[in-house]
Amino acid sequence: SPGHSHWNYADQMAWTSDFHSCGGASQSPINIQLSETIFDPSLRPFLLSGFDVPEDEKLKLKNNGHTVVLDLPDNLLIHNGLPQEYRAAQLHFHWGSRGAPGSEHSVDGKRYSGEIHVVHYSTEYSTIQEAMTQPGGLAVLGAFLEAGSEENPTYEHFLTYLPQVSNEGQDTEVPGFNISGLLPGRMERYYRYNGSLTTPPCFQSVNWTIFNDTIKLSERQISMLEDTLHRDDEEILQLNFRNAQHMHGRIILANFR
Ligand SMILES: NS(=O)(=O)c1c(F)c(F)c(SCCc2ccc(C(=O)O)cc2)c(F)c1NC1CCCCCCC1
Ligand SMILES: [Zn+2]
Repeated sequence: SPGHSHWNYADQMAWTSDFHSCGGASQSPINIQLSETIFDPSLRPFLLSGFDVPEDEKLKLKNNGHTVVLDLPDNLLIHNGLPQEYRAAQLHFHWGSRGAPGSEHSVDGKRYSGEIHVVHYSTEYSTIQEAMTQPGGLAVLGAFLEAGSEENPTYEHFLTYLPQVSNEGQDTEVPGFNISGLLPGRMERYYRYNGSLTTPPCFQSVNWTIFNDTIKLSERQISMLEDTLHRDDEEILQLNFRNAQHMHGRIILANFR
């Protein structure tokens, strides 16, 4: 998208000069300080529908120079865990480099190896472009990636296609699979706060959910994410996370003690 791609993660302070929302008081990501979270038992588990995409449906996987994005069909819906119904648009990742973690959110100062974001927009709007300018227009489900002892078979569904999108601007087709398998096994426990896109234009329209349970990938799978993708200038695409932003008095809810 024009004008959005000249920024970079090395000079995040410069974002605000071109994208004023980036200097706002409800920015993301944040550090989740557990002592500051407030218990809210009214936050219910999510109901996902349409997430098991048949394999004859092809999904576009694209390297846009800042992350790798999997476009989602328009029949994936979530509700219950949110005040209204939201439609999935795309999912993408943030990661580090060999030996350096790259999640965007952190918990009591701990940064994880990586983070998945499943981006949704309210079904009150017909397009994400319209929704992303409205408060509560977007809902992003975030979960942490950690290295474990086992291969994650669901992640293998798209990791094997990363070499085909190793350069900025490249895209390829991935057969459909069960997208909910990219999220933690248990999704009942989560944190909730109001924030923003973590990339320019940084619109403050995101209802954030960060799951308590993490996603386990093998070391090899984490390394695939860290070592395969490049930006236009042949630079390797790594450490694509924004620094933690100030809370400015915002509260973080947790639906579990
Ligand atoms: N964490 S996040 O959700 O804020 C986020 C990032 F941190 C991101 F870094 C990104 S990628 C950067 C924005 C971008 C650049 C180019 C293109 C393209 O050429 O198609 C598309 C997008 C990225 F795409 C997103 N999510 C997008 C934000 C862009 C505008 C709304 C579209 C869906 C959400
Ligand atoms: Zn993101």
